Amino acid sequence: MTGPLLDIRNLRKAFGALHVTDDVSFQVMPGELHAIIGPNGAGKTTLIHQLSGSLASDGGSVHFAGEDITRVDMAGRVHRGLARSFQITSILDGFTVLENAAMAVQARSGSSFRFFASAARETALNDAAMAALARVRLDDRAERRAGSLSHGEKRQLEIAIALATGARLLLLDEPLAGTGHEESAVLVALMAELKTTHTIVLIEHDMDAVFALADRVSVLVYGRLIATGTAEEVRVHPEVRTAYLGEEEAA
Ligand SMILES: Nc1ncnc2c1ncn2[C@@H]1O[C@H](COP(=O)(O)OP(=O)(O)OP(=O)(O)O)[C@@H](O)[C@H]1O
Repeated sequence: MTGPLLDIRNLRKAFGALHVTDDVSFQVMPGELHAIIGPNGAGKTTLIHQLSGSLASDGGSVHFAGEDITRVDMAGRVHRGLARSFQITSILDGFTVLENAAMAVQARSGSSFRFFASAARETALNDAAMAALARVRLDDRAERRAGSLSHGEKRQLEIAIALATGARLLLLDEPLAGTGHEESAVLVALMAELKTTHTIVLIEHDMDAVFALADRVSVLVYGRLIATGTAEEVRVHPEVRTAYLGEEEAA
């Protein structure tokens, strides 16, 4: 595939008079890690909701792998290979780490395991779930209750759940939020490794992580994309420096 994997054109969303997504257009190429940064309230989370399909847009279009998915719901987008890392709140604490991942595999496969006898079905589900856990280095925690994981491990499990849905493109919404220094180093290394096989849209406040990981960065301010470019291009962009990084840094 030579075109963009994700093609966002003139996307809009308003809450009353507030234009939270204001004519946003950008493309994510296959294999790219595209970060979206912006100050608090810039509209990053709203944009991720629009991309994942959990929030309908007022206008514009979203194409995935060449297909117009603007009106496809969240389940349909997951089925096509576009998944948001599920929030910690959606992790089922009372179930094991493996069971949490296996449920995501089952959601992806729908009825495709129905021809297996139940024991074989369980093995197939668990093998796929274990592969996702190994990618995020949680395979040694598989039998632990999800509720007993540390905060950083729960963020790893969120990513495993998105992987277990069979996603080609991962939407990661602030994976480093609330993590300590060591946890965040583990997650950054994990994302660097995931980049080799997956296209990623990353929303993140940690600029060191963004500049280390991103192939390109888009900067959102008051719902408008004011710049898209490499980390270096964005870092020296005059409008970005004043609007986002702060006057003192621009001086
Ligand atoms: N459902 C809603 N109804 C009304 N206003 C909303 C709604 N959701 C978000 N907003 C407003 O839209 C703006 C953008 O919010 P959003 O959460 O998308 O920003 P953000 O860039 O993700 O912020 P942060 O970095 O703080 O998470 C904010 O002013 C917010 O108050």
